[in-house]
Amino acid sequence: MNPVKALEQHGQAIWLDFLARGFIAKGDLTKLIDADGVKGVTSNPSIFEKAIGSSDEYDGAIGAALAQGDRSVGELYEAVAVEDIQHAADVLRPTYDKLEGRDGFVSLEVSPYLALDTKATIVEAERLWAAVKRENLMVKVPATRQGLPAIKQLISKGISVNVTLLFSQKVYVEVAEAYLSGLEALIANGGDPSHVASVASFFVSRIDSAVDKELDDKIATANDPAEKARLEKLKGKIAIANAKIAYQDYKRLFSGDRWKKLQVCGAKPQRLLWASTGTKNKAYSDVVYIEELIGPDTVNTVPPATLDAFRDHGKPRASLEEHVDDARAALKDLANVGVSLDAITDRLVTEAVQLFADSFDKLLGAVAFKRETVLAGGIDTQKLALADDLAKSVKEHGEDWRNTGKIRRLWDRDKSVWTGTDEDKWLGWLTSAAAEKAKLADYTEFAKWVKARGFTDAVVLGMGGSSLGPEVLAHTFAQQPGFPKLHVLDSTDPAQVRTLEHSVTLGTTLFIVSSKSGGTTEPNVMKDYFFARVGETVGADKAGQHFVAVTDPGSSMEKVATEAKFARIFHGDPTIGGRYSVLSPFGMVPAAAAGIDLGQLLDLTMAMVRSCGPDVPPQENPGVQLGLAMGCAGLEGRDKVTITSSKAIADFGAWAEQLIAESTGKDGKGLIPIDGEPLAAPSTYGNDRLFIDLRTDGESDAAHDAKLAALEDAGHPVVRIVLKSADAIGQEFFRFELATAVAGAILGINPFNQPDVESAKIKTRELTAAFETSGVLPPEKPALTTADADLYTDESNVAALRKAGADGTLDSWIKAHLARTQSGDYVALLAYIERNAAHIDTLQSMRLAVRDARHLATCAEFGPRFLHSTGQAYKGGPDSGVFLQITADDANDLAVPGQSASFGVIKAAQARGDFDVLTERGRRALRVHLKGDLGAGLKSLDKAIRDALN
Ligand SMILES: O=P(O)(O)OC[C@H]1O[C@](O)(CO)[C@@H](O)[C@@H]1O
Ligand SMILES: O=C[C@H](O)[C@H](O)COP(=O)(O)O
Repeated sequence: MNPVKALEQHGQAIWLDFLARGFIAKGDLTKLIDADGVKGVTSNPSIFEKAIGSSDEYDGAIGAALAQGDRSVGELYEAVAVEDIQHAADVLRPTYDKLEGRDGFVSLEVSPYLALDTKATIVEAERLWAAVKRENLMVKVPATRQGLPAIKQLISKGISVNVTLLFSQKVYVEVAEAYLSGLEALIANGGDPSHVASVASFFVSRIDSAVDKELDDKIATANDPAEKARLEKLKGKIAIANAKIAYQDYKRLFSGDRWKKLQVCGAKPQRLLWASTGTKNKAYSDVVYIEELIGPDTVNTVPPATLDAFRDHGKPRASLEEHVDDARAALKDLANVGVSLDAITDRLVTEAVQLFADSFDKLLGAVAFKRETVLAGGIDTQKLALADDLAKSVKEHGEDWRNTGKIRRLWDRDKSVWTGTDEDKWLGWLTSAAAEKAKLADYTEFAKWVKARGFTDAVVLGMGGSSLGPEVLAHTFAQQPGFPKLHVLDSTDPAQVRTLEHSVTLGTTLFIVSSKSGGTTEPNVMKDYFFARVGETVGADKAGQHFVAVTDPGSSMEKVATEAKFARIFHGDPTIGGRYSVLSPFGMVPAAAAGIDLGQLLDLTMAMVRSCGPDVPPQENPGVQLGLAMGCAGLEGRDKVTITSSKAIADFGAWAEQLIAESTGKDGKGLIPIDGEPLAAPSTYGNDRLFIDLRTDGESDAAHDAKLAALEDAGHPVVRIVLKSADAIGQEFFRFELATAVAGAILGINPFNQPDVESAKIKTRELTAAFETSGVLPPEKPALTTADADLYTDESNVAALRKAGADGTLDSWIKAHLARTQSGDYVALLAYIERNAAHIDTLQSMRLAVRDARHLATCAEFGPRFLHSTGQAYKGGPDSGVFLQITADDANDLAVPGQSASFGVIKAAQARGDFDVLTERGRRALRVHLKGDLGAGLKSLDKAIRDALN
């Protein structure tokens, strides 16, 4: 007789510890049921990893699942795993029916990530039970401390459980207790226990592997031959001895009065199942863990090779109750030789959880890869070209992130991923794209209203996070037919306010006043100004109908907007900081007003959100990969994140700049984003750069690509991101948000606060308050006055500059200032002037002159805009900045209705507040105040810089 089949006569059921799609589809499982009497199937994360991850057998199924709609990697895995389990359950169903529910089960394990979480295990087990929808399913739950209450709870709800990762007799007793008390609770609630089944999966071979190793260590150091022989005798004996004693416990636990009470209600005993019965040590018989453990009412689940071996040469006999005393003696002797089985079994549980988590990581990584392949047309690509050291560091940090489940913890909003301060309160952006999708109908209504009103222009009045995202949208998307043109105003420069005013038709303009806090000066004064101007144009009572507000609930701006009868007030999410808010109402309201297809934008975005999900391990997770590259580059001094964006998405860098600088630049650490520097030859740069290049598919620029390739060849780290189209910009918003959060964790800072911006705001407030009472800003004393300019800085900078040769000319001061730069520094031009094409060009030319002559990174920024962006890093980040602040007389100031401080005064106070904080922080800073004609002043400054560099 077939030895496998013969096990039936001993009351033991043989199950198959294996599963794969083709194996079931081709009828191989059916054959084993028919020929060998196989009565069940078990799976585990390693089994699925081998099945799904190491073959192309599932590509079709994954493709078919995705054809019904994109989904997260975890959901995708579950979809195919559930199908496999259903197929196996259906093949085993006749066995289940024939044996009246006493056998014919298939097991599916809950995620190993949840092994230490009772509540999550229960939720997942219930979900899997409902998803598989098969009576002959057993959900596998580990016998960890946290798993035990989950087991009881699930049994009490009538869910059949295969208790897994069981190694110790002591824990086995607790497992049986969980089952019995679960059944009692079920009955007490009127449930029918006859529909519930359970097995306790006692792991065998792993125990021998672990015990043998300790015995071998002792044998190696033992001197006495008798002692060596005693140790040798125990090898390969303990796992079976342990199992035999557990079986004695089983007989006791499922025989007394307590059990009989349950039995009369129809309860089935929780059978012991021998798991881990494939022989690991080649020196032992390949069927030893079947042959020695045969007994009534037990199960043995075996891998295919062990099944084949037993069929070939197995010798069944009723072995389980043989030599039970010897088994006890062996266990005692093990203790006597100083090996603690308890310690080993405890360790084995921990290791087993980690091993399955490792397999699950691999499995989800493989599914993520397959998903990306199937969706190749829909997900932006990213390639990292990192030199060896950086690549190694990224790999090591990635492995640490994987091992410690950090990406899942991040998504679980665990603040200990960062500094443990209050980061958990600032993670709303993780789910904001999905949340915004749910509001599509409202946005569509709003867009309809905007269109119907015939607005020609829509102007966002806001700063930083409230303006830079909308600005990217305004630049990236063409004006939509029938919808207004989208503009952004983020300045207190009088000339810039006027230019904006002249570029729109006030009577047909919609103003979107955006401020999360509601208390930011700029949006408030811009609103006051334009509200009055619109009132003058359309009538004061109708002005409100030209305004909407986006602000967090309860802000002062909400109050103002309500009183002024704004057409709409949209609420932001208080758990999202400004720079992470583009995929929230702060980006979506302007986008809707401009008629951008939000459904498409968010759908495209969601593909990246899923790619960066908690279930995608670091290696395959594009956001984590970018963040690790940024963070690790920062740790090795490559802290100038140089962003180049192609024409179609040219404004992206201005948004990313705020995100990276304000998030990471603090506590003397951080990354300095460099936006707007065109690429140059490798010799132009120091060793402090990380290049991130973004372009859309279809755009090509051979000269730019050649420069990038040369940088890579020269050993600079280069990240290349290719967007499927400009419409996919939302994917980059999300990728960069996640990457910045990850980089923040690597750098060891809180990426969600901006302490140094607040300091500058306080100084500015003090200065404007002084103006409101006295009518002038407090006087200041220039370090030098010339016909064209006044120079200001604090005493310590003055002393340093004089020592470096600053004397009676502008040129000498600029020269002394630039002479203070060292390799690894950056030079930032901070100009409080109108941000227009001509001024952008002028600053560009100055910065590039510095870069090319000094091989330094450069920034060209406009105030007060940058105060709400890179300003944080300049003040709070690494002390590697050399700052040249540029201020000027305003040719024509502009009054702010209702207050004495004009736009010009506010701008001047902002510049001074900014500068004071820079010098207070000991930064190398010099302020040049240009007098008279601005164009001429900028020219003489440009000349001074060039002369200084020569
Ligand atoms: O939306 P709010 O509250 O007006 O803030 C605008 C910007 O100001 C900052 O708080 C910095 O000053 C940024 O973080 C923010 O994006
Ligand atoms: O339920 C089955 C177990 O997951 C399996 O038997 C473990 O076997 P292993 O120790 O060979 O990995």
